[in-house]
Amino acid sequence: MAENNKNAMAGSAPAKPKPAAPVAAKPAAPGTAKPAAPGAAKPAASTGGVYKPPVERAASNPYKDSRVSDLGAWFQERFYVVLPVIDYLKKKEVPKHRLSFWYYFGGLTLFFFIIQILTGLLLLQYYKPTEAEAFTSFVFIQQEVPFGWLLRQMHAWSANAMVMMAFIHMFSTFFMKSYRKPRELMWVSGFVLLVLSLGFGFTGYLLPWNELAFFATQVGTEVPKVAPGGAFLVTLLRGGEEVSGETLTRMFSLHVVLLPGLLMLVLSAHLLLVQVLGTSAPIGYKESGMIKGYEKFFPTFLAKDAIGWLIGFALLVYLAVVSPWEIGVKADALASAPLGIKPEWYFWAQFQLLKDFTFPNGELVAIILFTVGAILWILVPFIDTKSSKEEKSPIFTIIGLLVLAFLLINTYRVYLESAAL
Ligand code: HEM
Ligand code: HEM
Repeated sequence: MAENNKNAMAGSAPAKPKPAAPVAAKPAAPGTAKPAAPGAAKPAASTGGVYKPPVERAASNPYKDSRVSDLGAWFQERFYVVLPVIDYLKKKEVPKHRLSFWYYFGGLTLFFFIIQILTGLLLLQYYKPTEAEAFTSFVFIQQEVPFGWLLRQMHAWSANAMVMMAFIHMFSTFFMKSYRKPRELMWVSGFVLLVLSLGFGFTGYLLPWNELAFFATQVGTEVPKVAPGGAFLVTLLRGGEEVSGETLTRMFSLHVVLLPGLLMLVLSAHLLLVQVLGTSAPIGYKESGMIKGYEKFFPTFLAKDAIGWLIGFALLVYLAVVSPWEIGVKADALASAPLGIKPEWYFWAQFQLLKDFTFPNGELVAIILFTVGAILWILVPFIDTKSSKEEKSPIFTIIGLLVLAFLLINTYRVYLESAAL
């Protein structure tokens, strides 16, 4: 546990405790905990209706004499149980080596997600998720609401940034083999986070209810149809046979209720694991002296993280101003689909594969290939047993390179095709 955390067991011992002394025997420092009321340690039966455990409690808050503000003392008195956890976090350390740069991408993904929550909640104040009003409210946000254009542009750019950072983070942890024992669940939970982020992108795309979004969603939701049972999934997603106002309602509720809830739940587990297990170092680095030391997560690493976040924020504002996403025209189910309909860039690789497999049942084969590929990818920490024994596993590096090459080449092909239109 916490192999790179020099104070791995720090969590079990509070940092600044005074020697534990029975509360009643020692007068409390001014402004801190009051002495326990007489009779506090009496067994349950003697206290009128209030349950008291039949065992003597450990002697109270060991932090009560630490120097904090009155407000701090007030919270300490009530939450002293979690203080060892805070101490543990304070002792968390991040190894320094030539690949340390890649440790910033998880934090950057998190930062763009926070931007999404903040801008998304503000957009919600004006956005109306109905077929009749969605596009009008979307244009209203862009043109009438003070700084509404900035919020919408930042939300749209940050969505792309978040997905991009999640991909970089995934491949960097893959090539550093950070998924190896004991971090298997970090990889699995991370992959679920990526899928949920893609779900956010897919459901958000329809919300402006413009022509491009409408037809792209029609194409996107059509895909599962070729798989057995897929037609049911399509109806479920669309809320009927075709993309309609019902689909908008579904995408909206997924986008602002279900997906945020799920993502935050899985993210909590992911971040808890980061804190509990500490940050990994690439295989063999420690043994060959390539670790140039450790830096404290709090405040040193976090401060550097914050520099990345500030740069990210500046970039979002810059892109929102110089390269705004278009508003488009209102969706019309009866209009013919415009040329070159394609999904968001993060679905291009799959999209191209579907287009390449033109032989009979080709689409089904493509879907099966992708599903099997994704299952194997999520199971990598359990398949790559060599790296879990701290041995190099070059075969997995090669597999990672092939997967990356496939994604990049296919994405580039779709880009070339759309640039030629
Ligand atoms: C709790 C968090 C979120 C809320 C409350 C929220 C809310 C919204 C709302 C109200 C819209 C419609 C307004 C508009 O189109 O500008 C929207 C659009 C969108 N959202 Fe979110 N969102 C959240 C998180 C995310 C995340 C995490 C992503 C992506 C990873 C995302 C991607 C998008 C996209 C791509 C659009 C369409 C943008 C456009 O073309 O304008 N959202 N979101
Ligand atoms: C919403 C998406 C995600 C967020 C917000 C997130 C956040 C983080 C953060 C803050 C860290 C610690 C700092 C770092 O090492 O970068 C981390 C570590 C990690 N993440 Fe993620 N992550 C996400 C997605 C993913 C994905 C897609 C994967 C892989 C499939 C993944 C796998 C890991 C692993 C293995 C670590 C441990 C790294 C180490 O100890 O060296 N995460 N994540």
